[in-house]
Amino acid sequence: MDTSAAGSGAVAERGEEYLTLDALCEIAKLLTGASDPIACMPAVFGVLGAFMGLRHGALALLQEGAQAETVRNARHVNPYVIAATASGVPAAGAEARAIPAQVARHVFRNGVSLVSCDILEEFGAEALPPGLGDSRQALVAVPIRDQANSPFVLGVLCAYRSLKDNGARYLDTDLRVLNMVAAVLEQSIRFRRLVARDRDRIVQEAREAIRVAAEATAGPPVEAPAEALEGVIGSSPAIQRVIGQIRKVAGTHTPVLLRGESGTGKEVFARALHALSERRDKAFIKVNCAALSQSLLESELFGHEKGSFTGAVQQKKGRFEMAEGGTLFLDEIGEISLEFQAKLLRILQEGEFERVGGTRTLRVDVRLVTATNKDLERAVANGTFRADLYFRICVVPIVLPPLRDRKEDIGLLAQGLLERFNKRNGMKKKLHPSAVAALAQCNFPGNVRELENCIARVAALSPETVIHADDLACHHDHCLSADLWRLQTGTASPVGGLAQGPLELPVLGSRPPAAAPSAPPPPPAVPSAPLDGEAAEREALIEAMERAGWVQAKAARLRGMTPRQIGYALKKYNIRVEKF
Ligand SMILES: Nc1ncnc2c1ncn2[C@@H]1O[C@H](COP(=O)(O)OP(=O)(O)OP(=O)(O)O)[C@@H](O)[C@H]1O
Repeated sequence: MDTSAAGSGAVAERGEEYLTLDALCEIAKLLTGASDPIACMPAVFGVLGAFMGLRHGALALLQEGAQAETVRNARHVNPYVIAATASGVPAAGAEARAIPAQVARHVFRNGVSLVSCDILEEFGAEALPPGLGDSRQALVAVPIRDQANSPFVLGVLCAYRSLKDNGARYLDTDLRVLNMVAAVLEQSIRFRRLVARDRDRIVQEAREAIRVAAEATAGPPVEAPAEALEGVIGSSPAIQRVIGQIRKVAGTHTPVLLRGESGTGKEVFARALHALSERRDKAFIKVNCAALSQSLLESELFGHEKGSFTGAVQQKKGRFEMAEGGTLFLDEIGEISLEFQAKLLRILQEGEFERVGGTRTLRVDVRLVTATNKDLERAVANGTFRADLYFRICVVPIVLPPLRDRKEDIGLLAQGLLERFNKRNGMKKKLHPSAVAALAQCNFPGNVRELENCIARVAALSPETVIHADDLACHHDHCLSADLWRLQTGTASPVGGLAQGPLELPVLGSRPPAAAPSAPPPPPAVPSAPLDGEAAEREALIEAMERAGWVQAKAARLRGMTPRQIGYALKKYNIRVEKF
C-alpha cells in the first residue's frame, strides 16, 4: 500500500476543506458586514473563484412584488433579473444569460437545487454563459428562499465548475457551500427588504402628515379671524390658520416641529407658542443647532462639569437645564449629526441626561419645539436622520407658508416692521401707499426676513419722512432679491432685474448710516462695467449676509463656507456686521 500517496491525498483533502472553510468565513464577513448584500455579490463570487475554483457565479432575483403571482400559478415563473454576476456588470445583454433560463425556471418553480454534471450535454450550448467557450462545465444552482423551509423562492444562486482534472468530484462540496451562502443571503435580503419597506412606510406616513398639515394651512378661510399672537403680524387666511394651530397645541406639552422656508417666522411662532402656553412664566431658550460644532452643541445643551475639557474652568448648566419648566427651541434641527441625534433621542425618550464629563443623571421638564427648512423625510429615507428621532420631534408638524403665497400680508407686515424700526431708531418714517403697492408685487424669496431688511434699508436711506415707491431699491434695478428670484425660477421678476454694473447696496459700512437720513445719497449712476472678481465676491458675501438676516453661520452655509472662513472674508472685504 502506498501510504505516502494516501497521506498526501489526505493532506490535499484537508487543504481543500480548509480552503472551503476559509471561503465560507470570507463570504460570511462580506455578507454580514455589508449594508447592501447584493452589491457585495461580485466580491462573494470572487472568493468562490479564488478559494474553490467556481467560475461565472451569478445571482437571479425575482422582481419585488412578484411572489404572490408565483404562488398562485406554480407553472408560471415571474420575471426575474440577474442582480449580480462575478464581473459585477449590471445585468444587460449577454449578462442576462448569466444563468441558463431553463435552470433558473427549474429552481424558481420547484424550489430545489439543481446540479448539472455536464451543462453542454444536458442543456445545449446556449446554456453556457459567454466567455466559457466550449470547455465542459458542470453547474450548481440553489434556491434562495423567502424564509427557511418556505416554498417561496426569492432567487437563484449559481456557479460553474470546469470538468477538467476530475472537477466533478467537488460538486457535492460546491452544492453544500452554495446552499450555505444562499442561507446567509436569504437573511440579508429579507432584512434589507424589511428595512426598505419600513423606510418607505415611514416616508409615506411622514409625507401624509405634512400634506395634512399643509392642507390645513392652505384650506378654506377660517370663519373668524384668530386673535393676534404676540409678535406675529399677518391677517391672511394662511397665517390665521397657522395661528389657530399654534393656539390649539399651546395648551399641550406635545413636541411641535415648525417647518417652512428660511425667514417665514419659525422662531416668531415658537416664541408665540411659548407665550401662549402655561410655561410662559418660565424660560424660552433658543439654540441654533447649525451654528455650533457637535462638541460645542453637546456642552451647550447638556452643560459640562468643571475640568471636563480644556477651557471648562467651571461647571456650566446646559440649555436643557436652563429651560426647566419652560420651552427649548431647537432651530435647524435637520443639521445635527447622527451621533448627536442618538444623544438627543435619549433625553427625549427618557427625560434624562448627564452633563459633559459628569456622572450624575439629571432630569428636566422641558417642552421641545424644533424647526427646520430641510426635507426631513428625505433625510430619514437616505439614512442621514434617525427615524425614531423624527417621530419624537414631529408629533405636530406646523407648516409656515412662504410670503409669496400670502402676499396680502405684505402691507400689514411692512407697516408693522417699519414701526419696529422707528421704535428702535427713534424715527417716525411712514410708508406711502405707492411703496406698499410696489412691495406687494415682490416675491421675497427670503420671506419676512427679507421684507424686514428691505424696510430697514429704505427707512434708513430715504430722504423724506414718507417713503415712496421710488425710494425702493427695486425701482432702480438695485434689488438683489429680484435677481435671486429670477435665477431661482428662471422668470423675469415683476419688479425688475439685477443692475448691469456694480451694485450700490445700502449695507452698513459701505453706505452712510441711518443716523443721517436728512442727506442720503441719491441713487448713483450705474456704470455698465462688469464686476471684477473681488467686487463680485464682496457683493456675493453681502447678498448672502442679507439673505441670512446678518447671521454669519447661516450666511456661511449659503456660501458653502465655514463660519471661520466667512468671518475672515467679512474682515477682508471690510464688511461691518450690524443689524439695522
Ligand atoms: N409673522 C411675522 N410677524 C412679524 N415678524 C415676522 C413674522 N414672520 C417673521 N418675522 C420677522 O422676520 C424675521 C425672520 O423670522 P424668523 O427668524 O422667525 O424666521 P425663521 O423661519 O426662523 O428663519 P430661519 O429658518 O432662517 O431661522 C425676524 O426678524 C422676525 O421678527
